[in-house]
Amino acid sequence: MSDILIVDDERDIRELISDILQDEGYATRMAGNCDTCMAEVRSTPPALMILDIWLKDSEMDGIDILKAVKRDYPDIPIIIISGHGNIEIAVAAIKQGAYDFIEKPFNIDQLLVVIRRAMEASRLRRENSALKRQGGEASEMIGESPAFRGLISQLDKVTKSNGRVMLTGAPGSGKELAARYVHANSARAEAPFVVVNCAQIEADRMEEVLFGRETAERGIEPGLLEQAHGGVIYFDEVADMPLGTQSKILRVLVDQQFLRAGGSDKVRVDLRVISSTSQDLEDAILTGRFREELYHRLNVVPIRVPMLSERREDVPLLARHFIEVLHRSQGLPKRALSEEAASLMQTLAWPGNVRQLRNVIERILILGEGSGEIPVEEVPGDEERRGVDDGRVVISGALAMLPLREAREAFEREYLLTQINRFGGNISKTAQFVGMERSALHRKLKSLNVVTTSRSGGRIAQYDDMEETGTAAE
Ligand SMILES: Nc1ncnc2c1ncn2[C@@H]1O[C@H](COP(=O)(O)OP(=O)(O)OP(=O)(O)O)[C@@H](O)[C@H]1O
Repeated sequence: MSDILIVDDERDIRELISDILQDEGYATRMAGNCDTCMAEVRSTPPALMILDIWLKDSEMDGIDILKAVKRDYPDIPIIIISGHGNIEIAVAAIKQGAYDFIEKPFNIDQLLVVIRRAMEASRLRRENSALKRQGGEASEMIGESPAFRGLISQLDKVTKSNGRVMLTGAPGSGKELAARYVHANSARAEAPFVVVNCAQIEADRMEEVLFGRETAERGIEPGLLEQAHGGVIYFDEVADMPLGTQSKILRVLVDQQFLRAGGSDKVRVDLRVISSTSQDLEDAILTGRFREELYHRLNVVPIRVPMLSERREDVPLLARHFIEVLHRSQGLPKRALSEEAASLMQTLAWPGNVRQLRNVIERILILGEGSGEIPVEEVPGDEERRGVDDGRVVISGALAMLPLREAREAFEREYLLTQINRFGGNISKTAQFVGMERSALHRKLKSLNVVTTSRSGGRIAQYDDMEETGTAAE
């Protein structure tokens, strides 16, 4: 039964959406607050949910509802409606498992497209879940860019030791994969790799989940620390660990032993600890959310995982890798990626990093027409992000307020920075693409106050003082 649950505190909006969806042939239900919403979900799980992230007069906000539904009903696709400009909340929602988000004000066609995609993706996922269960996905790390090679060489150095590693980086950038890489290439490879999802385990259950428990009726129920014995325990989003649990973990790291809840015998475990965070832990320490001593214990070897926008050269490689992986694991069509589509993908912002790229590829393969090469038109990206529609450039507010000369310079600077980034800082390739002589491009960059640095591995920096930093170099 394909019914849709619409959760919005504004009656007019939920009724409007409901009417339109009914006209499109969907059955709908509505909820104006979190209690009604949870009661509806529990009585009959809907095929899809549309959820306003801001609910007034509700005990839980939209993100809490999202978490609760995803925890108990992970297969219900949830589309988030967020206010304009709430991109961070929307990204957080995607991270918590939302299928997609649309910003208010939205047009109804947009919403219908997203609903159709979500329904289709969910159907395919159900059909392919058996396949997925059998195979699992290869956890190969892909990349060739200088930033990526730098990461791999740091990871290779820590595989031989037992040192505690702290991986920092934006959501979806590949921190967990990096931790798995360290595990797989270490002497502990045959022992377990256990993930502790600090943001998703409820605070009052955290200790039982980590330390396990002992009761007369059920005997010993080992926690995650015990399950990881001999291998690696990975604390994902460690900043979200409750303060009380932080103290207990600190004690385990010092004593190398702990008690199960309700137990009296000390348990000894041999573990390697790898942690990750996408938040600024030093800031969390300053504001009292994270224990400094634990930070120093966990942060023996800090390694930063670069954002996808810092390694745009890897975008086509990753895109093709995901086409192959999704073909193998989910039976999606194995299509070639056109050069134009790959180039456009290299210029997009990717706030959700590699995970977002993977989702985009999955979406293209599910929705795309036929099995031929993926054309540029199938790459999603709203016109603002893409900037160009049928050869017309969209002028944003700020640019429109500048005199022509300054607007042209601003455009040239952004355009050239994007191109240089795409080509990994290689000026010759950039010059060839933009159709300029190499030396003319250098002069142009200099006049726009843009220099490229070799020190940062092909990344681009802007400097005010050209004399101090020298001339542009590849
Ligand atoms: N270099 C890479 N090569 C291939 N796949 C990658 C690479 N980096 C990340 N991925 C894939 O991208 C997705 C997100 O990666 P991962 O879960 O490791 O990110 P994360 O930084 O731990 O995210 P979060 O902070 O949200 O937990 C996964 O499907 C992962 O397999």
